[in-house]
Amino acid sequence: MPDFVDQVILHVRAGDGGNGCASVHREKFKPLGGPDGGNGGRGGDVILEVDPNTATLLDYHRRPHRKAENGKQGQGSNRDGANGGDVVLPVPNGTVVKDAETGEVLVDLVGAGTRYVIAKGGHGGLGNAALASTKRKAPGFALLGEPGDGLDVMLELKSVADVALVGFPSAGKSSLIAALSAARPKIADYPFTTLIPNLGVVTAGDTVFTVADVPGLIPGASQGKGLGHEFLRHVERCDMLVHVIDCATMEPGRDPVTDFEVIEAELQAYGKLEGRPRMVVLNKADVPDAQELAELVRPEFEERGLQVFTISAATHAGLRELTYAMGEWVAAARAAKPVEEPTRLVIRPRQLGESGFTVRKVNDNLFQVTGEKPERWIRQTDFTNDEAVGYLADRLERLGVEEELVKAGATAGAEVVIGSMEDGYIFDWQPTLSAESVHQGPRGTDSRLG
Ligand SMILES: Nc1nc2c(ncn2[C@@H]2O[C@H](COP(=O)(O)OP(=O)(O)OP(=O)(O)O)[C@@H](O)[C@H]2O)c(=O)[nH]1
Ligand SMILES: [Mg+2]
Repeated sequence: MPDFVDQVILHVRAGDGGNGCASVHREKFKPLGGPDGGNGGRGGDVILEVDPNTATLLDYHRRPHRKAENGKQGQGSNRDGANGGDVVLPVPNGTVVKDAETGEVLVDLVGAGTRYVIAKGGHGGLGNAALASTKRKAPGFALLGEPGDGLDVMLELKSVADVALVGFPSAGKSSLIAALSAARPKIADYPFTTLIPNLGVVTAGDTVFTVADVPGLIPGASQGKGLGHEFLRHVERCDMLVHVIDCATMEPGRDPVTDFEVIEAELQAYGKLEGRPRMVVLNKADVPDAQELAELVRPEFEERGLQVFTISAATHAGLRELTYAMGEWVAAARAAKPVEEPTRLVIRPRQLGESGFTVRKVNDNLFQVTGEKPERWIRQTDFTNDEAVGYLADRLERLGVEEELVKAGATAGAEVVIGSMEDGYIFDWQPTLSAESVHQGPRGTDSRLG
């Protein structure tokens, strides 16, 4: 399992609404009372929230399926079902949310506390008490709860870390991150030990920042050699670069200044990193002669205007000074950045023509009705209950669906699809699609009631 994840597919599912209840008030030795079925509860939402204490998407890599609670069913005696609990998922600042299928950016979450309702819970169904009217005194049905939204999204970290450690393989980048933070990356004396960046959270006084230990860089990386582009893609998303230089290497042709120049040449060939501040860390000062070498080359770096730290990731020598210097950098860089205003609450726009609906003539004998309301009503209807179907027919008529079908040229017996052609609800249309044409027996006398 990787220690670091900057991109993850998340499957979210909001809670379904609870079904409404059909019930009739009863007391001993008294005739049947009025309808008293309660409403179903609302399904919980799935919400993303920017949390300053969350630095990675690792949790979602481990558990990519997240679901909010369903609403509870309504009950007799006018008891409404409880709403389903929301699920709030903490994400790092600068998380970009994309539709996993189309790649379309849904939202760019910036600023602590910014919330985004990614999947909306379904409405609860009304109970028969709420459905009663003068015309329909004792409805023998209730509405079904609606399903909650379900979708797959891609979460992507815009910035990987505040600081990127760059350097040759085996320079001690992973050792340094382990010495600075609680991260425990793999450390070994062969090149390319690190294949995926490790992320460490470092504290320097009041400043908390992240350091990414990226895979080792070799000549030709900018042309894709070694872990080339993959590596550089990560560096690009860090605000600062720290060169980690091995002062104890015995490899021919290598010395601190040459190593630095080779890495710089690769960074330049890659481009896009010119403005990034840099710092130099001379590592392995515990090895005999390495300390002397470090002191020898220090002026060369300082002449180029670079801050230099001689350290040992092994013995932790020099780490305090380094940590505080990095912290100061980070604090200054953050202060220089424009303040990121929390975007407050963002709700995923839904396609609604709220009151509207459209009738489309597919052919002489087939018509399609689409629209938020009619489609929602279909989902709320218990088709095993004739009375509920009758109620649906009344609603459709009142909305004017009937009239529009006539205008579109529908005649008796035509097929009408409500919703999509793939999974919409199909019925044979009768010009006066009143409840009576669909169900048997007078309304309010459903024998299944009670
Ligand atoms: N003596 C000494 N050895 C060190 C020091 N820092 C790292 N090493 C050793 O150097 C080797 C490489 O260390 P890593 O931290 O894995 O190096 P890296 O830069 O992450 O290497 P890649 O992931 O391959 O790019 C290991 O054997 C470490 O124990 C140090 O300060 N002193
Ligand atoms: Mg490493």
